[in-house]
Amino acid sequence: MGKTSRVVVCGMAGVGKTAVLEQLIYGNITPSTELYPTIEDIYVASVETERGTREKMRLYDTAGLPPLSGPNAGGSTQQQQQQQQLAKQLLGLTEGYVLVYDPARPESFECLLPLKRDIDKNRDKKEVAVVVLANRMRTTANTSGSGNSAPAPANLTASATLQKANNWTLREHMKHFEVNAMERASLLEPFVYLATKLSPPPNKSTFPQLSMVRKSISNRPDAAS
Ligand SMILES: Nc1nc2c(ncn2[C@@H]2O[C@H](COP(=O)(O)OP(=O)(O)OP(=O)(O)O)[C@@H](O)[C@H]2O)c(=O)[nH]1
Repeated sequence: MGKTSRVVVCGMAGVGKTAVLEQLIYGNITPSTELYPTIEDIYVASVETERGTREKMRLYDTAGLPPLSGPNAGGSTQQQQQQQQLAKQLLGLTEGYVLVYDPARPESFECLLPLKRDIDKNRDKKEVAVVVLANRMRTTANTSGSGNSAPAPANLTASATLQKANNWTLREHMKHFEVNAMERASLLEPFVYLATKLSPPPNKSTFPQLSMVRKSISNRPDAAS
């Protein structure tokens, strides 16, 4: 196992970033687990890739971003913009990103758009791996409660947001996963995918093999016998 990849986990406050990481690494989160807002935490994990190798990741759990606008958005526009930007030193050093949103809260998806632009602006031509996680925190019953089988408004909102996110991730060439932080199994696929992207197979050398070079030299007519 070689280098350790740095991965930043980000998204709006309260979308389940810490729950995702704690569940993935320790498997100790239940719906009654109370988590407190993160300032910054670092987790180290060794994740198996699709090729069966292991990739060591340093996962940075970041403070939640405020919503872009709306009645619950706190602070001035300038302050919001500053908060929307990830710390520049993290952006420059990072090889991977996990962007988390809750499809039932469309504003948490909108938050990811400027974040991705920031990532692109700061990646300095370096390849970065980005995965987007839709963590559906609340599952609403599939009926409006009026006896018919019409989807509840919250489900319609979540479906519309998921559709938007699908289109966006396709356009931006990112992988989009629907997960549930309460179900550890749902978290494995995105992190195995990320680990695989972060450890591409070693390139085949363009130099001829040493044994082939030796052979061609000894085959030359002027080669010493
Ligand atoms: N039922 C349910 N609750 C969840 C889920 N994900 C997170 N929670 C709960 O929602 C609350 C907030 O989750 P966090 O993981 O702290 O969210 P966060 O995005 O890290 O929040 P910040 O640190 O404030 O940015 C916690 O009490 C979690 O237990 C989920 O998928 N389902």
